[in-house]
Amino acid sequence: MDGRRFLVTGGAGYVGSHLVLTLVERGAEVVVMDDLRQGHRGAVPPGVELVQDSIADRRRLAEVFAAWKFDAVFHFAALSLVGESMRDPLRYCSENLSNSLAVADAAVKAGCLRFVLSSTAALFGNPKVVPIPEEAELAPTNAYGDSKLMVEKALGWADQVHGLRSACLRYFNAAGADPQGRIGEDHEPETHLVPLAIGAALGTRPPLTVFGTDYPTPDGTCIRDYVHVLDLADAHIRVLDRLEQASVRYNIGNGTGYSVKQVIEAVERISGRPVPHGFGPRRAGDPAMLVASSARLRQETGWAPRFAALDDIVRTAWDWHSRHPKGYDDRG
Ligand SMILES: NC(=O)c1ccc[n+]([C@@H]2O[C@H](COP(=O)([O-])OP(=O)(O)OC[C@H]3O[C@@H](n4cnc5c(N)ncnc54)[C@H](O)[C@@H]3O)[C@@H](O)[C@H]2O)c1
Ligand SMILES: O=c1ccn([C@@H]2O[C@H](COP(=O)(O)OP(=O)(O)O[C@H]3O[C@H](CO)[C@@H](O)[C@H](O)[C@H]3O)[C@@H](O)[C@H]2O)c(=O)[nH]1
Repeated sequence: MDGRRFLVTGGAGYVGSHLVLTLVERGAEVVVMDDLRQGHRGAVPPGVELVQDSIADRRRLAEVFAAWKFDAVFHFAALSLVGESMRDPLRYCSENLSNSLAVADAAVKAGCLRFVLSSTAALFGNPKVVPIPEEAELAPTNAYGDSKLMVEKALGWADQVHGLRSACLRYFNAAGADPQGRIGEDHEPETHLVPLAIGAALGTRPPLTVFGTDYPTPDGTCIRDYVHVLDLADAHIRVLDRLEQASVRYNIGNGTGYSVKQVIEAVERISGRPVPHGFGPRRAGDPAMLVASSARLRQETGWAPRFAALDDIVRTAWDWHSRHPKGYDDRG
């Protein structure tokens, strides 16, 4: 990647920072634009320029695109919580759509015609076919998923009219951390299952509540496909070559589903500690089961996960959280 330069919006956040680290390790130059509402300065490697402003600021975006000539944009910055989106759907729809369009518009105006979107499994709602291929019906059960679907659709028009080639990467559940322990997952509030279960085991967080035990799954709890953040990062880099031919859409997961109870058991195995937990009602907007078919990504890009096993994913997360029980230093 030597000599190539990329803009990463949301690059101080959880998934974005793992891509930034990977890009830098492979010799690319990276500029991060992140207002740090969730991200951390400590997640951005030394030598990477951090523009600490909101992507909602179109003037600032234009300045950033004018100051550097980018080979592509990786767009992570978004509101991304299923539960929150069902309490504030209008904010999710408006902010995720308008901010993404602001980034895409600035890219088009600057002549940067390669765009990689952090999309989501939440596009598929309750799928009829599992594992879920790209052609599956798009029917989100929550406002967050629908906001990303709107962005995907708008990017289709931007390709047709402006030649903006986009890769919409539908991640399933991102989990894990850099195995060297340099960066990890640190949100406030934290809502994701793996860090909450680990926090409960460490005693740094309250006991976990399992949301719903009456889903149509073998043990009654929701099933998700957990994919390691570094495997996601690798997919981002691989799709760049595909973009030279056409816009693409890929589902990214390991193809294996684990229930909430199985994730709790994995954390107990890896940590050697119990995960204190109780049971509560379903969380609004949660589909019962999301498992990816990543066959197209594998065939077309040669992608293969390095951390396909749940225990391997959980181990990297456990290592980071047990060494950083308070998260990044900026948490005090
Ligand atoms: N974590 C997952 O399991 C998962 C799964 C599917 C898709 N995604 C998508 O991946 C992306 C990253 O998710 P994440 O889990 O790393 O979230 P995150 O909250 O850790 O990262 C998002 C980053 O964007 C920044 N940001 C948000 N709004 C901004 C704005 N207006 N201007 C500038 N910066 C802003 C935040 O400060 C944060 O650092 C999101 O688009 C999300 O929808 C995540
Ligand atoms: O305290 C908790 C937190 C979560 N869960 C359950 O654990 C599963 C995973 O939840 P979570 O870690 O919050 O992830 P999701 O809601 O599945 O959403 C993630 O994965 C989606 C793709 O599947 C992405 O689009 C989202 O951005 C990302 O937050 C779900 O069944 C939740 O109901 C609990 O039971 N208790």
